Amino acid sequence: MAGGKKLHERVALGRTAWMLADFVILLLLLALVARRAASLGERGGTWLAALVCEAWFAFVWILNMNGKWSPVRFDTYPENLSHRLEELPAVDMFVTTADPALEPPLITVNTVLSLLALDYPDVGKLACYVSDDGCSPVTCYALREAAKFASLWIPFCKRYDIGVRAPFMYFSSAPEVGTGTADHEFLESWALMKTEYEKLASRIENADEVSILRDGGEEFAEFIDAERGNHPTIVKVLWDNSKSKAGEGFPHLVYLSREKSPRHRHNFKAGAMNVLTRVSAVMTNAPIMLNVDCDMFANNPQVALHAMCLLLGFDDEIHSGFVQAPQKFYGGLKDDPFGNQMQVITKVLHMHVHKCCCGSAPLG
Ligand SMILES: O=c1ccn([C@@H]2O[C@H](COP(=O)(O)OP(=O)(O)O[C@H]3O[C@H](CO)[C@@H](O)[C@H](O)[C@H]3O)[C@@H](O)[C@H]2O)c(=O)[nH]1
Ligand SMILES: [Mn+2]
Repeated sequence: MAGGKKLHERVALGRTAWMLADFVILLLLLALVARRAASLGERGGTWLAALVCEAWFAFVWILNMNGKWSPVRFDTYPENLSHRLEELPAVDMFVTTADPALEPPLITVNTVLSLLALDYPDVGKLACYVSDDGCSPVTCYALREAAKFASLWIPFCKRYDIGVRAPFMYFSSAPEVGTGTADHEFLESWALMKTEYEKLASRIENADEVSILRDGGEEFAEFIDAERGNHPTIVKVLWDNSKSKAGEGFPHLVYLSREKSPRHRHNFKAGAMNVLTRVSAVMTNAPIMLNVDCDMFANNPQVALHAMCLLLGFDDEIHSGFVQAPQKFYGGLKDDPFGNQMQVITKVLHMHVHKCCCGSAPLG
């Protein structure tokens, strides 16, 4: 591994017994198909239909075996990045949102706060861009308010090393404390933060488009004549980190609503991601992009560092260009009767491109 301690380890997950069982099932399936094929001549249409179905099942079984044949786990060691902090690349973080009614701005705000609060040696290397296909002044207003709240929330998270930095999730359970003086001080800050978050949430939830456009003045002027599917591009820098001192502040925050015209297809999320890469290219142009949907959040503040262990930790960078954290879900139905949480794919088939020990959680 270039320059010192290893950043990750590839651990094979032993499943010899399962491999054997899979193989036996395959042999039985093949035997069945062979038996059907051998006596096809003597039987009728039902036998043929059974042959086709079973052959298809055997084929799918081969694909299934391939996918889970020799799964591996990647253990990442962000602490070993400490001697190469200087060389860590900049990261542009992209959040897409499309509809303020289906994806409430407060949810997007929580996603953005969890990203702005990520642990990274130099927050000046991080920038967060939010693409709003809803072209909603409420979303823009919510993000502006979030930037104000972030100047309290982020120092709080870093000081007390908070684990989940999406405030709605953090405040959904009681604080973990003992009885010492430090705990007392923490509890006071916790209560203050909770009140501030509740104020933010009610400002956002009570915000309505008409009054923002009426009272918002210059700041929201571009939204006045904008129709959701027909408007020029709107870009707003809601927080510019370049004025903060090194080691302080939080990442840049940029609001973007791309140009829309009824005459052109807008290509949904892919179109939004294209525009995000173009806009970020002229502003911060980071070599690494991080993408989350607006209904997800980073549930581990070190997620960018874990990803760096996988992006930088190979001898040749050609071996790693993409890292995906497995999704964890919350608020879903018990036992996931509709399979929305894709547990089979992640837990049984182990299908991640690179697995690191952290993830993001969409609403169920
Ligand atoms: O015109 C659009 C439509 C959608 N989106 C955004 O795209 C994301 C995903 O859309 P959604 O409808 O929520 O898709 P899901 O099925 O919930 O998400 C799955 O599918 C997405 C698109 O394939 C992936 O990005 C997600 O990671 C995956 O969980 C959301 O942030 C949307 O706001 C836009 O920005 N513009
Ligand atoms: Mn979604």
